[in-house]
Amino acid sequence: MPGATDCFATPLLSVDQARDRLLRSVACVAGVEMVALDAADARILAGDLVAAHSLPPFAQAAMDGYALDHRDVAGVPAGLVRLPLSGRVAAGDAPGPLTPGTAVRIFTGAPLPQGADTVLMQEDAALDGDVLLAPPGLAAGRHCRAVGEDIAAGAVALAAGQRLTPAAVALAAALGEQALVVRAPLTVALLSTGNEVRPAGAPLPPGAIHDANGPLLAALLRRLGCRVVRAGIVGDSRDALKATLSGLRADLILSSGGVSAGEEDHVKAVVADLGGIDFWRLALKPGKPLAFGNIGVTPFLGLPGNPFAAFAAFLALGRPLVQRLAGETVTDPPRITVRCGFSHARAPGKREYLRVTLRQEGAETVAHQVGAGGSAALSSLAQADAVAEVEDARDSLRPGDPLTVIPLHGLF
Ligand SMILES: Nc1nc2c(c(=O)[nH]1)N[C@H]1C(S)=C(S)[C@@H](COP(=O)(O)OP(=O)(O)OC[C@H]3O[C@@H](n4cnc5c(N)ncnc54)[C@H](O)[C@@H]3O)O[C@H]1N2
Ligand code: MOO
Repeated sequence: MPGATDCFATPLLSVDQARDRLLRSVACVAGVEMVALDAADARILAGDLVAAHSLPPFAQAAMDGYALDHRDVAGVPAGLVRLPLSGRVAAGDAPGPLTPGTAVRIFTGAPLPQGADTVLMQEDAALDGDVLLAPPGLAAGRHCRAVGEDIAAGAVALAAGQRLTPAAVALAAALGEQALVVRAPLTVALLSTGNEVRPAGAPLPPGAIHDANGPLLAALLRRLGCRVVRAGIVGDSRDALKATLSGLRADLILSSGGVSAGEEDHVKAVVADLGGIDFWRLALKPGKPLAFGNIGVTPFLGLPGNPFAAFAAFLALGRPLVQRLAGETVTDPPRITVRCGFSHARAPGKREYLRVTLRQEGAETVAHQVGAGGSAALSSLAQADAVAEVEDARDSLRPGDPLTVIPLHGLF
């Protein structure tokens, strides 16, 4: 039937379909290594970290004051209860049990003597010589930290696949860990393609441009924790591409440019020769001409040449692909709903990303489009602090419409 096998008649793969397909076809390939806690921030935890002891490890005072047994002050309807002071416990001490009917002076972080279960804050306390005058109405357990109220021994403190943060490192330290088993960095070979593309600093002959995608993608990959191997800039020649692509040793090969439909676009054909193409072209604007496949056993992602198209395609598919290969839990970027502050005409059928900046206007957060549009424009990407995500079925946007945005800060 004419047209039945024509790729232009085939509905484009949606971003979600492509993402599922891609994630089904790859698994974690990153090895593991042990790193000292001081080097663990931003690394990916390779296995669950189980709490070796509870936090806090012992019952302790949460305020400076006086520790007592609540039964000694319970049920007293009015008036002060007199409790002789029988000791003093500072942080780091190892006190004996509380003498019944007495209180002890105690400081924040100090262990509660056995038999004490409540702390009277010093601001609420009065003393008559060596006797504490406890007011009525003191709640049982007040100003005490119970064993394991933060985390219990044996519980999973940090989950495999999570990217460690300063707080996660602090938790591991508090649990007594000196080193953590993390994923070795993913090695990503990165190349830019195009006869017109020159490295930064090189003179530009007529018709040439400087390579923006290489530095863009290298920086994004490094922010995801990858080790980037720069495979340089390769011209629009099948032989040159084949020679470069077949010689790369990496966990992932990423390219930009040369994946659309013109006769100067050779990437897809060369990858098909060296391995295979799993899918090509997405219902994504910009970023439609994207190819995913393999070169030998190495996954390959070919991003479009236009810089914002490369960024959008990396956001949609590159990020989850890297996360999966690197052993990181694949996370959807957090999305928030804000007010649309602009008009935008569009034809439904593709997911669209727009570069926006977010402004607080009264009680509302409003997204405004920034700078020049067009998938080749970089200044607007550099200014954007979020991308608006316009779903496939939605038609034109108007000011005041609810709009889904993905804040970029902290995403990479
Ligand atoms: N007939 C068609 N033409 C085009 C289609 C299509 O479907 N049919 N798709 C368009 C779309 S959408 C995009 S995006 C581009 C992407 O095509 P390629 O991936 O083949 O990219 P190139 O043609 O190599 O380059 C496109 C554009 O980007 C510039 N570029 C390339 N590499 C870099 C780099 N490293 N740094 C900065 N800029 C780069 C390049 O000079 C071109 O201007 O194709 C449309 N055409
Ligand atoms: O990916 Mo292209 O225009 O959609 O830049």
